[in-house]
Amino acid sequence: EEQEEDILRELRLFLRNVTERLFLDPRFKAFTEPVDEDEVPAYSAVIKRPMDLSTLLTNIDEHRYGTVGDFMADADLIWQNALEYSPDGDATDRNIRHRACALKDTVRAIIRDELDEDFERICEEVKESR
Ligand SMILES: O=C(C1CCC1)N1C[C@@H]2C[C@H]3C[C@@H](O)[C@@H](O)[C@]2(C1)O3
Repeated sequence: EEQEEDILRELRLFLRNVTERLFLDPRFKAFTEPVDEDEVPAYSAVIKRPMDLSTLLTNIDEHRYGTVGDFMADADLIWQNALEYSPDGDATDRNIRHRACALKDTVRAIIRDELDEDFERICEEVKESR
């Protein structure tokens, strides 16, 4: 239905806007591309569901998110994976965890401030109807 496609188009525009703002934030530079397998060969043995900001954008463009909640599940993987893979007390790991926590809090603050809960409810109803 046309109205449903209008809702999904508005969802993609909102999710792209959020993701692009994260992409531009210097604190989150390490999260912009997938962790390089060649640089970190052990990574895929530890992290089963890698995620990064560029992959979020590709997923949006491929219509993979029907609700903001579906998007949030993938966005959460980015900081969850970082906390899991870099748990140590050394400066490098602590720095990554600070940025992972900043990413978590920033995404949640944007969603709380800018997502209309009625809009998300309509997205969920469109998703259930399919
Ligand atoms: O988790 C990540 C990225 C940072 C947030 C995503 N990496 C895993 C490696 C561990 C740590 C130090 C370097 O070995 C560097 O290659 C990585 C990249 O950071």
